[in-house]
Amino acid sequence: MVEIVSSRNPCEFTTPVHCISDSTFLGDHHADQYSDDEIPTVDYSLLFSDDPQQQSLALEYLSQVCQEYGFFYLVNHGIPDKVFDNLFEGTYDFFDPSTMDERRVYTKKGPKDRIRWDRNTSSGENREYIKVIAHPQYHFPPNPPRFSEVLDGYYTEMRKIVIGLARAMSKTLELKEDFIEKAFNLKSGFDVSALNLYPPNHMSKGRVGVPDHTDPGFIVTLVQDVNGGLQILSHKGKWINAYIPHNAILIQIGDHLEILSNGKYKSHIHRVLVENNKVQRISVATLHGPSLDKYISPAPEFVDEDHPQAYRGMTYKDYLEANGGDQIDVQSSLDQIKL
Ligand SMILES: O=C(O)CCC(=O)C(=O)O
Ligand SMILES: [Fe+2]
Repeated sequence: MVEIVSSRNPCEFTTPVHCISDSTFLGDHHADQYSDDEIPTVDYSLLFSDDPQQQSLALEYLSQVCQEYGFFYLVNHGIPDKVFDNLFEGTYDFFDPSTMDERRVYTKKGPKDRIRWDRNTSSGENREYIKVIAHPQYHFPPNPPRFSEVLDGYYTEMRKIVIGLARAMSKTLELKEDFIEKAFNLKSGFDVSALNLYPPNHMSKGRVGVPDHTDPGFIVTLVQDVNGGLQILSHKGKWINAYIPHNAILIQIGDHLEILSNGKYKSHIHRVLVENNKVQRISVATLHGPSLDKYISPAPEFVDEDHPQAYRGMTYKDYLEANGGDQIDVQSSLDQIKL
């Protein structure tokens, strides 16, 4: 018996993808129905197992997870715990309240910003964040000392995982292993990372940390120090609370895998609520994108009479700017390109 590490037995994944209209479907994603439904767990190491049967079972499971969820916890990814410890420690030091004035230099100046800082405490958003460009050239703040080294270490490890997932996901789409890497030109992929600090509830104004959104790109990788308020809207219209296992990575499919696969794999709306957080929380969400000049449209392999082209093509750069945002804002424009 081949063991697949999962919060659910993979054999339970028998619900066909098109069966989304069960009684829990709300239609209105603002309806507050929360669920502690478990988010599936994928074992990264099994996707590359030397045992062909084990590997093919793991890929089959990943394929179901991508179609029926679009997000999952990734475990056994091989990134050492120390890399996460350093990342969270460095990020806490960076957000030290006594150095707030130093961070203000990264307040929005214009579209060429390579580092962007902001702090919103309002009923619509409660977080302090810094966004940095992590790839193809990195742009990190010089302080605190050694922080850029820590970030470099983290993003270098994470990119290996992202390339591994691109290969595994290409196979789940029954395409050549390098299909996604080539379609997105990931070698020069444009990665923006948001380091977020959420206040505890007694210091926030209202319940929202980050409002509803989807993220552009191939996938989003997200790590956090403590659980606290991230919710993802499932295809059944339920908000699922994310309880990320210690040092696991939350993977979410981005808008561009949805576009490339003509909607076979979908990006999902998510948000952060801070109303129940007794302590502050840090998250690092990295949007791993195609190269800026890459034109992304549904691949012919996913378009036929039964599946007409559902999205218009656009370069990644144009997509990021289509909402009037800067590249570093990484705003979704999915609604604008749906046909
Ligand atoms: O902090 C989180 O849990 C989510 C952040 C997020 O969605 C983002 O930065 O795009
Ligand atoms: Fe996000």
